[in-house]
This record gives sequence, structure tokens and C-alpha cells, in this order.
Amino acid sequence: MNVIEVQQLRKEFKSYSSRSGLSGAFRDLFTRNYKVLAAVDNITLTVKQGEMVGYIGENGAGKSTTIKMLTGILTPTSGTIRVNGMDPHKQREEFVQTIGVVFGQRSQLWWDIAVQESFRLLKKVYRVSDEDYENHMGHVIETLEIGPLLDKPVRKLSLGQRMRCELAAALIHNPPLLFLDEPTIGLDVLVKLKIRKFLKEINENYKTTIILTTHDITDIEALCERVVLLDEGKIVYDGRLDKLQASAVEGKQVEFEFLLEVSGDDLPGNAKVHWEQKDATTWKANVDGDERVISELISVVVQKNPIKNVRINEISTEEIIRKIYEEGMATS
Ligand SMILES: Nc1ncnc2c1ncn2[C@@H]1O[C@H](COP(=O)(O)OP(=O)(O)OP(=O)(O)O)[C@@H](O)[C@H]1O
Repeated sequence: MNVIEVQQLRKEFKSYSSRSGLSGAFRDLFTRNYKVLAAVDNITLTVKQGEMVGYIGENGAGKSTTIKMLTGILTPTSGTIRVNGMDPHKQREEFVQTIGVVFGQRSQLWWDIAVQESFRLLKKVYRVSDEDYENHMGHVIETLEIGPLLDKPVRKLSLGQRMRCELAAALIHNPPLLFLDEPTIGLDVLVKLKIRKFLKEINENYKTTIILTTHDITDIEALCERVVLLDEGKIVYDGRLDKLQASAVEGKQVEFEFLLEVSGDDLPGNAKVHWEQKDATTWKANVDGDERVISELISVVVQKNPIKNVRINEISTEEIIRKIYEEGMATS
């Protein structure tokens, strides 16, 4: 079943510019110059129940604007959206019962009251029965280890403690769909790991669909099989993360540090290896091939030349994504 169905979705913003000088300011009173920016530029996307999708892109790519449209906060300029079988904006009241949202930069908890009071209020807002609350939240509170925090006001919590409470708050009504916008921003590694483990668990236990927006690629690697890459409002890649990583494997590099000076003639050449000299004793081989090609290359080189060090540089997902933004992506 498709949880999200988006077709030709577009959101335009007008940005006004001021004319210079006094006469310009006077003319601005009557007519303003403006430019139209397509923050989201005709995207088409479907997400199935139970998927965990990483929605990524550089600053200003249009991620938050998409999430705001999917959650009914913004209306699209054109295109259609169905989320959980509803129009998020038009059926707002019914719709919000079926989603959970966490914006890392904003809080949905009341600042001055104890966490459990916020939870109680949200329980009322979402009309969750006492029985459902006890059954479900008992487990959430235990897994996120927030029991000792419940009687503290939110303003007294650390960022990591607050984020775990935010997550719990978004799950009070056990929604089938969860939008997470930068949920681990500024958190230390241990809290990140805790949150990731928890998200995996709810995805497995309840088949909760998760849309995750983050600049932390390690979150995506840990959680999402599928990634959607956005660039200037357009989807430039939508597919499996491992396929994206595989497409960049040809960029693997082997760096040889030799004991003595080595010239290019001493190094084996073939179509799959391109040599680059770093300094008198260091050469880099750009290898277009798999592990077998790499191990053959290393064995040939070390037989002929005394070696001080060999390093195989894996290209990180972050680099792959940067490359896509710089050079474009041909296939998905
Ligand atoms: N309310 C608005 N009015 C005018 N322009 C806007 C508005 N909201 C967003 N934009 C513009 O739309 C574009 C996309 O913004 P958006 O916040 O969706 O990007 P993002 O991918 O979430 O970026 P970031 O990673 O920095 O959060 C940007 O150029 C931004 O300046």
C-alpha cells in the first residue's frame, strides 16, 4: 500500500526586491519587483507502508518545503498529494491523527511544564485512551530511557534528553507515518545510536513508515535502504542507497608509499588503472574495478617495488553525494 503519493508537486515562493534610492522606495509603494522561485519543482514520489526513506539535499534544496506540504502546513502551488489516503491540507484535523512529526529545531513540548504534563495534553489532543497510552507509551518511555525525565520541565533538559522526549511525544498516538526533520542534530554519538535503535524497533514492530530528513549521512546509512536526493527542488536520485554507493565504486583509490623513488615506467598500466603521482615516493592508483582487480594490482606492484605503506581509500557516501551535486547523476 502506498502511504505517500505525490504527483507533479510544486511550490513557488515570491521573493521581493527593493529598488534603490528615494524614488525607488516611492515606486515600491505602488508596485514591487519580485522573482518567483520554485522551492519544490514538479516532484513525483511514492512511498510504501513500512519504508524508511532518507530525504536529503543541500541547504535550500527544498526538503523542508516538501515536508511542510506533506504534513499539511503549506499548500502546494500545483500538483497532487495523498498521504495516508487524505489531502493533508484539506482534511487537516483527521489527517494529523495519522502522522507524527519531529522538527529537530523546534519543540512541540511546553517549555515550562513537566514532560509528563505535555504528554498528558497531547494524549487528550489525539484522543488516546488510557489503555492504549499505558500499553504503548510504557514501552516507548522505557526504550528511550526517559522515565527519570518525566517530572522535569522541558527547559531543564539537555538537547539529547529533550530530543528523546520529542520523539516520544510524536508517538503518543502511535502514528503509522513519522516525519523526522533533523532529529539527531547536535546530539552526541550515544544518544544518536539510542534514537536509531529505537526507530528501527518501531519500524519493525509497527511497520511505521519513516521519512527522515538529515544532513547526517551516517543516520541515513544506519536506517534507510532508500534515499531520495533533492537538488534545487528537483529529485536527482530516487533508489537504493547501496546502488548509489555501488555506482561510485569505480572511484576507489589505492595509495602506494614506496621506500625509494619510483617512476611511472615501474608501475603496471592497464585500462582499469590510472596513476597519479603525489610526490617522489608516493603514487595513487585510481582503480575502475572490484576487490579482485585491486588485490591483483597490489600484488603486482609490491613484487617489483619495495613498499613502505599501502592504503585503500573508500569513497564515503558523503563524497558520493557531493560528487552527484557537482557532476550530476545520470541514472537512478
Ligand atoms: N516562506 C518562504 N518564503 C520565501 N522563500 C522560501 C520560504 N521558505 C523557503 N524558501 C526558499 O525555498 C528554498 C527551499 O527551502 P527549504 O527550507 O525547503 O530548503 P531545505 O532543503 O529544507 O534547506 P535546509 O537544509 O537549509 O533546511 C530556499 O531557497 C528558501 O530560501
